[in-house]
Amino acid sequence: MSMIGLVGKPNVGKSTMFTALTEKDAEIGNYPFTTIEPNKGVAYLTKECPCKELGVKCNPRNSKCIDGIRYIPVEVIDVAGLVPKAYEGRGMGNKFLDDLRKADALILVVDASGRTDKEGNIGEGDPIEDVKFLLNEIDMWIYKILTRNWDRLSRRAQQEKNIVKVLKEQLSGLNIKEEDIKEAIRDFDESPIKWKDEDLLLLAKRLRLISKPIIIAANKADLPEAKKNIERMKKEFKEYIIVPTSAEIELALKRAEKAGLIKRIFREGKEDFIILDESKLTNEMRKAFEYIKNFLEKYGSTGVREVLNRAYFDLLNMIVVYPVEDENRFSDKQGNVLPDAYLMKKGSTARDLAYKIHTDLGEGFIYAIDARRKIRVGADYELKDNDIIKIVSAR
Ligand SMILES: Nc1nc2c(ncn2[C@@H]2O[C@H](COP(=O)(O)OP(=O)(O)OP(=O)(O)O)[C@@H](O)[C@H]2O)c(=O)[nH]1
Repeated sequence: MSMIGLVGKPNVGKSTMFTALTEKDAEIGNYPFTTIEPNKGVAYLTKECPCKELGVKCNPRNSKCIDGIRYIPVEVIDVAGLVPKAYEGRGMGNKFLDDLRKADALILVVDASGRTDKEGNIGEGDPIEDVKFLLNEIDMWIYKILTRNWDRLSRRAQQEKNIVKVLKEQLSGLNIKEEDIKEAIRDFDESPIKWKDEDLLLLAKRLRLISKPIIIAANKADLPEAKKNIERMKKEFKEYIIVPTSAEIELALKRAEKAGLIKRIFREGKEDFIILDESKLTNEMRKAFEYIKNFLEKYGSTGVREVLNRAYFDLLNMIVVYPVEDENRFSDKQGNVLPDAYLMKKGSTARDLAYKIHTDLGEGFIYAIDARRKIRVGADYELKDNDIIKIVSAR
């Protein structure tokens, strides 16, 4: 399963965000994937399920469908202990680094209200500085991996005349492709022994951009100071996706729904809720719901579902594809309609899908059928978002 990491300095609402993302919805109920470690959990991407458009009733197996919305599980890891100089092993540094390594992408959580200082204490802070600090911390972590035994390594690369191979080995935990390493060192001196420290720092930064895509959650967006800070952040970090979030409101809504107090409504990217029984509310609750309504009117949603969805669909460029075995009934052999939702990288082909389902299917690939249009497509057919595909294989 794909994994996304939450990073942020203390007190920005990271734990609240983690709980809001991973606590089970009232309707999701028990799911085979439960918490593996205390800082890991399962969250759900949400996307319109093709069952609605096709007018069929689906029987999902690897995901869930509620009211025509597909809930696709992904793993979330709370990367704890990001304090200044974590890369040097300060705080929970090493555990942090190990968790970081596993994540395909990161949600960088900052306190957009600016009410927490550099070390995470209540006080005055600036979310712009926090983003810079967090990015630098990750760069330094990569720099540290990159430069381990650098003298020996650069000499070896020089002798073997193959710096790309040497770098790929050195960075193996980060899963960086050779062509990406080549691109990152395109304007560097041919002799790695001549690379200066600032070159290595620049390389670390470029490798971070390639291997750890980052989306920013501007959390505590419900606090009054957040608005102007979010505008400043959007100006400062134009190349990043910034999503205003209120983890606290998301968690409150989730729990209120679980308790049967409200019903949440999601429509065209906007969310709202209705109170099911006014008589059950205390005055305090009434006030809290008013605060929440106000926030939703301003921002459209709590941003928590959105930040996760955008991390996968916009940042990691994933699409969702539904493999089936019966192209007329859109089902597997047992008759389950639209049983599985697969996350695939945009640009993946029908053959890639076959391999993802099973190596045998990939190796014996003959052709595929686009089940919506009922036409044959070849191995190189580029999958589209929401495609329903039957693979025909010799094995
Ligand atoms: N107003 C507001 N407060 C929030 C929000 N999210 C979290 N908080 C509050 O911020 C404080 C810190 O939240 P945590 O989730 O514990 O923060 P953390 O980043 O996990 O902190 P550590 O556990 O120390 O790493 C708590 O009092 C939360 O209730 C939010 O979206 N809005």
